Amino acid sequence: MLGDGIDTIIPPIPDTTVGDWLLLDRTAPTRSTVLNRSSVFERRAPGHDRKLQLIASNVDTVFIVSSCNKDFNIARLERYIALAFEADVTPVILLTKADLCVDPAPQLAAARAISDRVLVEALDALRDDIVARLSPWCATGQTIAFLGSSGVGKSTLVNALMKKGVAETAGIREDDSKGRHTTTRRQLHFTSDGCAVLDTPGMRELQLTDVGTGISELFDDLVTLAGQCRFRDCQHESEPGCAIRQALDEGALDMSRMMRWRKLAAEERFNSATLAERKAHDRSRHKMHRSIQQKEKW
Ligand SMILES: Nc1nc2c(ncn2[C@@H]2O[C@H](COP(=O)(O)OP(=O)(O)OP(=O)(O)O)[C@@H](O)[C@H]2O)c(=O)[nH]1
Ligand SMILES: [Zn+2]
Repeated sequence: MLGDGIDTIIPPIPDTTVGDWLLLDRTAPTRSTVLNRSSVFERRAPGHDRKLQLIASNVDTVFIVSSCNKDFNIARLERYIALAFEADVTPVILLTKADLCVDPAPQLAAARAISDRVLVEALDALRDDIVARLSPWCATGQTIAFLGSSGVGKSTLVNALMKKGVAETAGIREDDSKGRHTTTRRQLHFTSDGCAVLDTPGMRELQLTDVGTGISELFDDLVTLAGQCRFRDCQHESEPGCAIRQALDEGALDMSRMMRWRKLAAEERFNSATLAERKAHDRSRHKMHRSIQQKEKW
């Protein structure tokens, strides 16, 4: 835990995560008050109960990193943007390895076309002045994080930002209640300008679950159009009065973008529905167990 003149390890506080601000109770730290979050990344636990886990809170800007070459994929960028919107975090796309492209202009244009709410920068993470390029989002008191596939340059960017500053590590001690202690280290660095750089393993495992709102925000024009279809449950295939089809026919809507929206929404529904189904299944199994136990008592 870090604060004004504070750099210490405190026992875990339930329902807190890296990035949280505490009103510290010095005598009983676990009874500290967690301040309201401006944003929060969550994910489903991979285990049996699939509980919602807090990954990081109060991130202001998330840099969605992709290289201009091999990794460049609009659908993947859209997926990360939906995650950011869902978390209430501002996404900024960084296209790395511009130096390895003959001309990054086509990728830059394609990324800029994703949403007028998302800024895009192309850069050479090894040679550009990263501190200067990212300074609009890295002012004092800001918190930033990075998302992106392996090898796209996230660590390179974090290291470039930290060159000027001191790396700080906040440790959280976790007690597994069996008397054994495991210490997990979560990375929270501060630049010399006082910008918090959040670099946690959990950010790498974010999934597309419960991000319906984020997807609708990113594709809000399509959501509006779909609302104008004659049928509420229009599949936008061959139904009469389909506003989406009409926009496609008129050339006002890009077919591939429409397909990506449908794919993303379907994937999200599948992931989330599976969870709901699991829950329903677990509940009925639990009930069954209970009724068996009760019968056994009789
Ligand atoms: N030429 C060039 N190489 C880059 C650039 N950005 C990153 N690299 C190189 O790409 C490789 C992977 O970069 P990393 O920063 O480790 O990538 P990462 O996203 O942190 O990868 P993970 O830790 O696996 O998630 C390294 O060898 C970097 O030097 C760039 O803009 N241009
Ligand atoms: Zn339709």
